[in-house]
Amino acid sequence: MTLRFVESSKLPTRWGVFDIHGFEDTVSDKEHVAITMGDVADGEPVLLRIHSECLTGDALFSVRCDCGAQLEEAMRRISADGRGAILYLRQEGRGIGLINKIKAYHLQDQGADTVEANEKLGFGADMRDYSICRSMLRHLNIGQVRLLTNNPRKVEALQQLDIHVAERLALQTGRNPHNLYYLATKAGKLGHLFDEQGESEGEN
Ligand SMILES: Nc1nc2c(ncn2[C@@H]2O[C@H](COP(=O)(O)OP(=O)(O)OP(=O)(O)O)[C@@H](O)[C@H]2O)c(=O)[nH]1
Ligand SMILES: [Zn+2]
Repeated sequence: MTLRFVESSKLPTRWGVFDIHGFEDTVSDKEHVAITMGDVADGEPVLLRIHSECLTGDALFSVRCDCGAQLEEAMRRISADGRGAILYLRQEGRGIGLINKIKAYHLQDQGADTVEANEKLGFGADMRDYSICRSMLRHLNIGQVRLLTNNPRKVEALQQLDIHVAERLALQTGRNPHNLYYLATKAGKLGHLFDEQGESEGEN
């Protein structure tokens, strides 16, 4: 196993007090975190978000994508339930890294869509690897999840890791004039499932 748990602490947030758990990947040298609220180790399915790092959306308030809004909504829903977890994976830019994502954005400024831009740079459309989720979930004693995602690939990836996905819950939020084309490409080329009814608050 390449993932090593290091330490946990309290993490007070705008949505209440979470616990944060730090992990080190000894092969890639990346640091990953999970945040949890409530008793996630009781064997019942856990409301779970697997969130891929997006510095621009999560920390710099970019509305070019929907990541920041999704992260906020996931924290809000976990807090409303009083129980849940977010695995925050350091796989920026769907696994190509921050600088390559900026290169991809530059190509998108010139007309490429999000998939074409990755391909022009010599990458696949989605280079993410979810295998570390197994170690993180095992450490947290989570075996069954209710997954907050619009991405069917995440459901398949977890099932392949022997994590039981009891339910998939849509996480549709953050649509705005700057990301309409991006979201349409995710639905058309990457298979994301967007509800015709549009965005909704709370459980779907
Ligand atoms: N390469 C690349 N990565 C992007 C782009 N826009 C967002 N990302 C990254 O995409 C990742 C988020 O993936 P998304 O495809 O938006 O959504 P998802 O996580 O697969 O699906 P959901 O669970 O429904 O949110 C983050 O790592 C972002 O940094 C882009 O235009 N190009
Ligand atoms: Zn993003």
